[in-house]
Amino acid sequence: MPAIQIDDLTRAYGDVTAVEELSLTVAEGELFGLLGPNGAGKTTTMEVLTGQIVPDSGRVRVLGVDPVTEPTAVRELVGVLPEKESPPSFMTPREYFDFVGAVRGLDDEAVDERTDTWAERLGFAEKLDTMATDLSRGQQQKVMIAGAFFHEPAVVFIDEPLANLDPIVQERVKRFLREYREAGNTIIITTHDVDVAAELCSRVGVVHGGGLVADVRPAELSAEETLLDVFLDRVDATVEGGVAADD
Ligand SMILES: Nc1ncnc2c1ncn2[C@@H]1O[C@H](COP(=O)(O)OP(=O)(O)OP(=O)(O)O)[C@@H](O)[C@H]1O
Repeated sequence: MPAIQIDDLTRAYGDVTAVEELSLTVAEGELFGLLGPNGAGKTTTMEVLTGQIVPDSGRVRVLGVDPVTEPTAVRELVGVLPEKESPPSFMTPREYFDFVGAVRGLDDEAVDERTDTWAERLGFAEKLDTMATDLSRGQQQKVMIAGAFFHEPAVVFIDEPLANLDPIVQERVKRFLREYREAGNTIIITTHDVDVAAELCSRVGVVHGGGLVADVRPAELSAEETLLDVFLDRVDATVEGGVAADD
């Protein structure tokens, strides 16, 4: 069974078509990158897959479950770090993990152990009891990454996983993502950073104007054709002329 199956997905906001006839299958165990310029339809696709919005047409499955008819079942299966989210400002990271643990049905011992593991892994142990409003943007991002993986879901969706992180933490997150994938899990990242997609992902789908315009395994690209070359070619852009309007 594929981790993700999307057939002819279309979703509009009023007269703006954000995703149009998008089809894509992601196998279990992939670290898949949804790469595209601003406004390409990445977030909309992710929101349909995670049961946050319903499509206008098309068929979507996450580990065989339909997020349209069974959004609660999908939310139990997956971890999500959406765009622009931060821990509640009035909670400390420790309280936030207690909250995530309660929602995810973890016992106190597991919550304490995972809180310590994540604080150690991403280096925020000294901030565990600091109110989130007093954390830096990068520290908040660390807490949100930990929250998305906290219940060790088989499928995780993350928007721009490395945003706001310093180079040392970026390397730690990359290492963790690779190890998590090697353990058989599936990770879907959305990004407009070509270098991140090329370095991190086993497979990259380039999205533009709401459709899939390339499906690439970065490791199989030659030195003559980098992922940036594919990206610029398929989104019909030049560095001099900027990115073609997609809507
Ligand atoms: N709530 C909304 N109301 C109206 N239009 C929207 C809404 N959300 C997204 N759109 C439009 O849908 C299109 C796709 O947006 P989406 O957020 O899916 O793109 P994206 O690839 O995630 O972009 P970015 O990289 O900038 O986050 C854009 O034209 C955007 O303006």
